[in-house]
Amino acid sequence: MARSHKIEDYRNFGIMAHIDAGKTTTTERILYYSGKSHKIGEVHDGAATMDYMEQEQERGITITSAATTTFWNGKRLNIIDTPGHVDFTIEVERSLRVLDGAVCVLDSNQGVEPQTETVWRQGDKYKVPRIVFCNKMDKTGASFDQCIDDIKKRLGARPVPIQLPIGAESDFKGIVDLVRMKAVIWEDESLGAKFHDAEIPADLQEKAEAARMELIEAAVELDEGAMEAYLEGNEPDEATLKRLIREAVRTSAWFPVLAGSAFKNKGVQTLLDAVVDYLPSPVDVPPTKGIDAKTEAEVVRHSTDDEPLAMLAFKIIEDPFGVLTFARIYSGKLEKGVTLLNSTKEKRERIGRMVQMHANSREEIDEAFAGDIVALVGLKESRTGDTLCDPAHPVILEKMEFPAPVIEMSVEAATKSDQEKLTTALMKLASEDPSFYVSTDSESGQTIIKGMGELHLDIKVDILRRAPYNIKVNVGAPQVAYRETIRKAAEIDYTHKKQTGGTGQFARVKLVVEPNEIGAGHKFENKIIGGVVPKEYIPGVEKGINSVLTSGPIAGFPVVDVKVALIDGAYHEVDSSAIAFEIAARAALREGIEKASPALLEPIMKVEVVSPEEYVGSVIGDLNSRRGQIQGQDMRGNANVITAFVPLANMFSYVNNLRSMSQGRASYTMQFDHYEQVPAAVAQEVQAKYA
Ligand SMILES: Nc1nc2c(ncn2[C@@H]2O[C@H](COP(=O)(O)OP(=O)(O)OP(=O)(O)O)[C@@H](O)[C@H]2O)c(=O)[nH]1
Repeated sequence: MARSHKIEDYRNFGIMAHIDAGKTTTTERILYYSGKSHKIGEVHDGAATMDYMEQEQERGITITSAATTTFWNGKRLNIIDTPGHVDFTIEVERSLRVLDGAVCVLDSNQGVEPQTETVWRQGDKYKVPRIVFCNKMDKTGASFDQCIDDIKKRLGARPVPIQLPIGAESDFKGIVDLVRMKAVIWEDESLGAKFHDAEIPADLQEKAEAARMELIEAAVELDEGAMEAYLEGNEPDEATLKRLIREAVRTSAWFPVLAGSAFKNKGVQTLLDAVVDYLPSPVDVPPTKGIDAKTEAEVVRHSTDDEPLAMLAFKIIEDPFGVLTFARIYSGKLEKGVTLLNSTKEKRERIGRMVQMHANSREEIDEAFAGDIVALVGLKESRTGDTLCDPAHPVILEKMEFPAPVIEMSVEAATKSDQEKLTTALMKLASEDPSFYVSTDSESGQTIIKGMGELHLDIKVDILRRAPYNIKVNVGAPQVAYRETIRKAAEIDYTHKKQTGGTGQFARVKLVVEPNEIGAGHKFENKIIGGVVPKEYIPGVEKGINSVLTSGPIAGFPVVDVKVALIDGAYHEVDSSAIAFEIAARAALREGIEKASPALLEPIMKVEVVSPEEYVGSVIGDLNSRRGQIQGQDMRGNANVITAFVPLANMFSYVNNLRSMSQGRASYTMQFDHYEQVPAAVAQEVQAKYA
């Protein structure tokens, strides 16, 4: 079977927006008008097709991304839904990695909102070609001009209207298409399915002409020939103008702006036309880079079926049909039944069934091609960010970066009977979300979950409490992962002796402890010469040492970067045992660490704050007050980027502080950088809290 659409006719795009700008409603309408969705599911009814998790419907925010395939004007559209919440920027980045372009939806009543700014900056980072859709033109207070102004001022980007709204608020009727210089009016009774061309209303004529002039001037700037012709009095024809707008989008030279009201069913078809006309196809964007999994040489993969298969898994969801792995094919063809290499994990994976998702149906497919987004059913080893490829041509596509988790807390099932269910559920959640981690505290045996923020963990706990899991869980307070180490060497000679009734216990060990290189972990060495401690007792010594290292003397955190050597000892023919040596080693090492000036270490985060100029002073002042060390300050677009090292302990609730400090306009990312010794005064506080 051949492909149904040429790769040039693909549009893999996302819809990005601030919460509530209307991303879900717009997606719904797109699916409706492009014929694959048969009923309009209103968000406020909780029936939207893309919002398939019960929880999302209740919260009204889209947490997970889904990919849906639909068709328009002979093109194949794959819509990748991107979430808008700040704690889920990882999901946004993940989606941005696999799409070729995006529609940025604004609420025309609100203009550029804080989260619009955040996702826009992420779009800049990944160089995503974008068009802007000013939605909610029907809302009281809607202002297209204000949106244009906001894009300039808040985003430092250059907006160029390619449409003007006709009317506003309850009077909003349609748009002026500045490319064709025609009005387009929607017929309310048809639920927006019917619309027709009309003459531009007289009161808009002048404004439309000025806007068209601006559009043409912005367009011809991109092409010398068109510019020369224009200067000689020849305006570009429609095809040329469209080509130039497309070029502007591809290079982010400027951003075309459209208007509409998804909710009132206006402007959606013209938005789809713009997606087709202006967003890039897979062959319009730079080829994908990767490394050869054998030679580690850099390779590029072009968007064609003729190169070996390479695809990237970008989303895993669990649904009633099983595990679905969403992947984008960058090059090559995929056939059902083949065995692929997961080059990231070095594991083979058989492709059993695969499906393509439509608005409210799924289509079983046997083949998929370069540019496609497919959902693979029942993969076992693959996780988000993994590359799946032709085993004969192993390649690892650019890896996605996941920031280190910043927060952790304990969870436990309220009832014993739920404990096992909890463990299984947590494993599942961790496999679906690479920024969510689960581990067990070796000391307390508690289950610890780690993630990107309090809301992130809250939502996981919420999922556990709901169907299908229905687990009653108790959670602890969020906390930082400290470590302990030593600063100098020490030697200890310790004898464990006990005589109670029959057999006694005897073991003597002499240990040397000293700091190991930073990051080298801990190391045990048996340096005994001759048989002063018989071999069979050594595992006991090692066990004793390991148990001390899991819980340090300062506040019970793991002890790292320590070398321990057993240099001497003694035993007794009758009274010695592995247990006696374990006890001796434990006591010896405890004493040794106390003598070796123990120190508390804390994780230091590299924090990057992106802030409008007016808040930079307060942002820096605040970072200083958090024991932060400012590393630098740069410009990105019209925003300031401040980098600093800040102890994680002082970064809790930072999201909220930053939001209120900047009226929600600054955003930040942070990732673990290194561990550093905690200042004495702070160490005392930590000790008081945990010991
Ligand atoms: N008046 C008006 N309301 C709209 C329009 N589009 C969406 N809404 C409403 O705005 C609210 C939010 O819309 P959604 O589509 O859920 O927005 P979203 O951006 O997907 O929201 P998140 O998923 O939370 O990020 C809903 O109550 C919609 O009915 C519009 O064009 N006009």
